[in-house]
Amino acid sequence: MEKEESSSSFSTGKSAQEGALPYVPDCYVIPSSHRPDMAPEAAYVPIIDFGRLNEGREQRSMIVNHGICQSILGGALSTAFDFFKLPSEEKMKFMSGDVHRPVRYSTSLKDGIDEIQFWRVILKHYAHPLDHWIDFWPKNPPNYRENMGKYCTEERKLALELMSAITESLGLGPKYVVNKMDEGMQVMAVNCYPPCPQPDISLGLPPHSDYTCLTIVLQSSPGLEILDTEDGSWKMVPKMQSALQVHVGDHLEVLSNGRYKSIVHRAILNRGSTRISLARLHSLGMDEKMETAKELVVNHGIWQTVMGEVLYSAMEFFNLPSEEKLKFMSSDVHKPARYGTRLRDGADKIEFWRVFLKHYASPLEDWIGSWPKNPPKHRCAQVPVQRRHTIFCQIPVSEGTMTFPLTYFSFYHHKRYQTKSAYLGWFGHFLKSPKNCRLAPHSSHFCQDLEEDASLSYQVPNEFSTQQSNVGVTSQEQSAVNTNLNQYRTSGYYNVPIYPTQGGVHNIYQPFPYNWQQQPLPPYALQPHYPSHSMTYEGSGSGSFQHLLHQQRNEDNNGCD
Ligand SMILES: O=C(O)CCC(=O)C(=O)O
Ligand SMILES: [Fe+2]
Repeated sequence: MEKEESSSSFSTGKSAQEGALPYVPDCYVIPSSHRPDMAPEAAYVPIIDFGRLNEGREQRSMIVNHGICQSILGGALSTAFDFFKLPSEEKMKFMSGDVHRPVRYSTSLKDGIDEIQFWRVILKHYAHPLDHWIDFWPKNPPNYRENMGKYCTEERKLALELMSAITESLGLGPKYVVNKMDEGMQVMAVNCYPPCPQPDISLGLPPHSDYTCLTIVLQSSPGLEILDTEDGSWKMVPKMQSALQVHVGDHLEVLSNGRYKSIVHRAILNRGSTRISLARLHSLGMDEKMETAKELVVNHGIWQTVMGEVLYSAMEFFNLPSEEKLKFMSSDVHKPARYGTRLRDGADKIEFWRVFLKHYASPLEDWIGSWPKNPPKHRCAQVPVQRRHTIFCQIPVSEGTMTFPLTYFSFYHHKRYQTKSAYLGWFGHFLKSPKNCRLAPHSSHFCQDLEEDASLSYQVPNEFSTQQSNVGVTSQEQSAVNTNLNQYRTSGYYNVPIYPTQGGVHNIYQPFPYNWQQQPLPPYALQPHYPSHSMTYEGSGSGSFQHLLHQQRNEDNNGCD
């Protein structure tokens, strides 16, 4: 069949979007449950009047009155259009799969190895300090450097002012991170989405959140969608004349201890015209580590000794002889106390380096009788913790260490899922692993929608955060991971943001490539899972999102046969 192209048939320079193919090849086709709605609802996007900057805590917003004149905005967009109109040879001069290259032209997210391709062409370049990088930028079109340079200069001022106002709104003062950001490295992503013959079955950019403090987007026409976390639907960001779109990225979420949430977004396509977006990614320097502001970590009110007891008793449990632990082994997720190693016993294709004990925990009186009696401390150590209804999350993992994480996920009156108050105590026991074994992407979605004081939902026991020397990754390491594992943050179709919220450091950096099952990745401590499947996480197979995807594809195929 002439349409059976694999993703490798479409390397940069020969991609379907560059060649304006009149149909969408199979390898661009998104599984049906993830296809865009061609008439999406408009997103509610708060507008920041930069003249009257207030302390809004919005995840995404538009800025007006930002002081960048229309001619600078228009100039940057038009020079970007002109760049993509250049003959292939000219653009291909910048083609590279090396993310360290100061200027890079490419099409797929991970050149040549994506299972699904996206209908986008991209020119990415470093943009700060401008005088350091501008000479690497394209000379053609002749006004590229000047026009893009002007935009970058003005837009950067705006980003810093905005960040200043944000940290001020958090009570951290205006200079809290801008000094570091001033030395940070900023990337400009010039995205081009050519007209697509079947925009209903393909995407320009898969769902992702940005690994930034802020991303500022200038779009030539609508096409940017954001995930509405209330109802799980995608909403279209309206295009407002001269407005810039601001996204909170993962780094700001971490800095603010979850008070600002990074936004999941994607780019959809249209049949009629090329769409350009300029996305400027602002963050810290390459060797900086983003940490949660200590001022924003609320004291969780549980004594360190109590916490110590809890962890210690958990550790003792895992040290018990096998027979003792195996009493709790079960693949029945409804069992009130369960010991296991796999996410879905018997069904996982990839094993993860973890054993766990999970048990229901609230109302305590109902469940405590089903918990292990051994070690004897286990039951009583937890009581004060459970009584506080406190959520905290301690996630380890570093090479050659043995660590004892403890996570309480709260389902307390979770609105979306109509659950009754229920707590789940989770003692993951991460064994010494032969390779560096980090937590795979996941989100602590259970922390949302609490009736409790929302500020509790991101509490982290300070006393453990010091143990996390190897948790959190500097931009330098991040960038190395990028290279080795092909731009993980935007690499996978199911590239979900994670909100680990633990002891001050950002621990999100693990790749989650679309075709991760085929890749020689380091072992994950936890298998990736997707927020919207949170309640079925241990049940009905949602632990493996990839599995769902394959299932979906099989269903799709069956439908066709
Ligand atoms: O094209 C868009 O509007 C979104 C671009 C984007 O999300 C990105 O470059 O990270
Ligand atoms: Fe983005």
